[in-house]
Amino acid sequence: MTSPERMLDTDICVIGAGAAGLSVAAGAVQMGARVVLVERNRMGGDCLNVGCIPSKALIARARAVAEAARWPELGLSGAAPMVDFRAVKDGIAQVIAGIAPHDSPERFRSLGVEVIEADARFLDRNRLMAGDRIVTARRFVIATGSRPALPPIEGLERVVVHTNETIFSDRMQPEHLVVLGGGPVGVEMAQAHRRLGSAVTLVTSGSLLPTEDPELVAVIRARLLAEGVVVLEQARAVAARPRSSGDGVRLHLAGSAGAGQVVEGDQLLVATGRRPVTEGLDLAAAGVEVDAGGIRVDARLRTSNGRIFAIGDCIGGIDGAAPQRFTHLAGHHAGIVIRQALFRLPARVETRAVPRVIFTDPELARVGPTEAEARAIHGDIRVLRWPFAEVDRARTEERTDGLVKVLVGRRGRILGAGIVGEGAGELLQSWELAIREKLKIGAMAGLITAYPTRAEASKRAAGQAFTELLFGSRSRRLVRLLLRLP
Ligand SMILES: Cc1cc2nc3c(=O)[nH]c(=O)nc-3n(C[C@H](O)[C@H](O)[C@H](O)COP(=O)(O)OP(=O)(O)OC[C@H]3O[C@@H](n4cnc5c(N)ncnc54)[C@H](O)[C@@H]3O)c2cc1C
Ligand SMILES: NC(=O)c1ccc[n+]([C@@H]2O[C@H](COP(=O)([O-])OP(=O)(O)OC[C@H]3O[C@@H](n4cnc5c(N)ncnc54)[C@H](O)[C@@H]3O)[C@@H](O)[C@H]2O)c1
Repeated sequence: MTSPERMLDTDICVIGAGAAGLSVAAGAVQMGARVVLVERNRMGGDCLNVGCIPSKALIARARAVAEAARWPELGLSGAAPMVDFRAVKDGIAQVIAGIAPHDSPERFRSLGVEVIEADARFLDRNRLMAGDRIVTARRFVIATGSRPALPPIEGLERVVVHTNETIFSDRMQPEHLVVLGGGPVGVEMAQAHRRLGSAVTLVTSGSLLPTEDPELVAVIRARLLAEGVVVLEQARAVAARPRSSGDGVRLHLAGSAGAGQVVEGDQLLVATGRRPVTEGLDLAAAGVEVDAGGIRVDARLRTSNGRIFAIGDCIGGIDGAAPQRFTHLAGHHAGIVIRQALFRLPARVETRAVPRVIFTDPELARVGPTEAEARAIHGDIRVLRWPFAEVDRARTEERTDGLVKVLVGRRGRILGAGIVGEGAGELLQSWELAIREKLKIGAMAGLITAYPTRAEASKRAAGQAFTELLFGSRSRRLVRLLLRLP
């Protein structure tokens, strides 16, 4: 028989202390629920330790180098900065360490959460084993995240492979980094390493950032090429070997542009997508169904066991969509679960106004569908654009790459917005609000935008919807008529 001290009964038991699990635990405990949180590795999960935070800290350092490279254009002079790669990596570790206390077991215990630092595994539909404790709960929340998916490349096991889990802590600067994968991880890391002085070859089996609008991606591609990143698209890695020197990697490529090519480097970063972490949880015992994309959930994030929710990177796509993996979406999922589990309110995940930002320089940001997706869903749409080259703030800063592109439905409803340019991620929020609140394009066109700001591009793009109405022949006739009146 199980001894009573090993038994733990709670309101909410959360498995995984990444962005998703921490948000549920912090929210629920502060609203008066009893919460158990089980984590087997580092609190903070991928985002803090091997994802968003280290990648954005690396990008910030790389940007500082790129800024200095622009000095001569701006009439400034001075010695180019020397990159001390080890110090750069130490700085990134410090950024992580600075944020870590916020996500730590100590902070969560101080909030009243029972934190168990152990591996979790379901015993049956109602009980979870966590270390030597057996937990029963009114609701379980699975938030076990994702990990890098390595593609089937013959010989890959014979070379040293970096993924996001290892690259940020390697203090050795690559001379030539080969990046496999042209998704967000691949492009962000390729540009940052190039800027810090490494040669970089990016190899990807499809086109660069294949889920984004090609018109916007073209701006990113042009910048990567201008900065000296070698970009090989439609090139799939099929075999890997160490170089003749015995270290590094030689990648043999296939695909319409890659066939017969070989690329070599001293380090290899594989960024070819993610797979959900579900093994070891014994989800079958809990009656939780899983498919290739992840844990199967409905739009309310309920699994096939009505007592168990699943959130964050570990879930598959909802309603047939592809899985989406972002920290802010994990936070949104947490709110959906709290509303249902604590307040018994029905709540569904947002699908229309989910933003995404790729933190290249310039940034690429989007909310709502791409142009192709919007045409497939809505048929007849209007596309409005405004280039940053026509925005005074961008001109004063001599950072004029990119544009705002807005998709508008038949009755003027804003369907989506894509922005590529400096600060695109910050400019996106007004479009998110517009889409969420089902605003029409006139609402954005009518804003007074502070001058000179980059937000002017959003207002000017929206204003394009009214160019014909305001400046066309009918309005000119009307104005002439009115001016003749006494
Ligand atoms: C390089 C990189 C950069 C990124 N940049 C961004 C970005 O800029 N913006 C953005 O929005 N998103 C970004 N992402 C995506 C973001 O990191 C993820 O969407 C987010 O971390 C998902 O959070 P999560 O809580 O679902 O999973 P995780 O952070 O993976 O947390 C899951 C936790 O569960 C624990 N766990 C798993 N199994 C068990 C078990 N059986 N028992 C106990 N504990 C368990 C794990 O140890 C882990 O700590 C990036 C990802 C990468 C790889
Ligand atoms: N800024 C952000 O929000 C941000 C940043 C990084 C990561 N993320 C999240 O992390 C997740 C993972 O990103 P990712 O970039 O690793 O994956 P991804 O799935 O977005 O892209 C992987 C790329 O690898 C390519 N690929 C696959 N197999 C290949 C092969 N054998 N040879 C060459 N290329 C191959 C694919 O064509 C694809 O373009 C994404 O879901 C993303 O949402 C978000």
